[in-house]
Amino acid sequence: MTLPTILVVAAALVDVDGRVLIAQRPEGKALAGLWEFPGGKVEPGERPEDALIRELHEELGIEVSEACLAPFVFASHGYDSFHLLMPLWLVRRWKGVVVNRHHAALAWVKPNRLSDYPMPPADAPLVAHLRDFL
Ligand SMILES: Nc1nc2c([nH]c(=O)n2[C@H]2C[C@H](O)[C@@H](COP(=O)(O)OP(=O)(O)OP(=O)(O)O)O2)c(=O)[nH]1
Ligand SMILES: [Mg+2]
Repeated sequence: MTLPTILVVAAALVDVDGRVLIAQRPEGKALAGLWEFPGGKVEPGERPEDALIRELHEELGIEVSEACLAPFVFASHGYDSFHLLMPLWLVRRWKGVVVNRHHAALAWVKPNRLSDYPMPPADAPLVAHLRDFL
């Protein structure tokens, strides 16, 4: 059976101390309670970078300029009902203060502690790359 490929854009915000922002998925959604990188689905006709800038504003209340999106790694993972393709950008600069507008919780986490937080299966390789790179 052929499953649709869904494009989801996500960001690893990195603060001046090298900690990474992760966010706990809200109750009532798929994968609720697991910790993810902020982001979301690209809408039809939307550029991926524009989608990420939009999601970071909707979810965290921050303004990010496209010049501050550094392409990093991607996840390609088969879920039961769709195939997830998720590029992850590194973001070290933004305007405004991060606030929780959407998630159950937010956490700033040292890369070597990310494995303490249960994440969706697609995210495991991304975490390993962050640990090595940051
Ligand atoms: N944002 C994000 N989504 C992830 C990660 N890992 C992972 O498997 N996903 C999956 C979970 C969902 O199936 C999909 C993202 O969908 P979503 O429902 O959060 O999308 P969205 O923010 O646009 O929210 P909505 O408008 O659909 O409510 O990607 C991750 O690290 N970050
Ligand atoms: Mg989202």
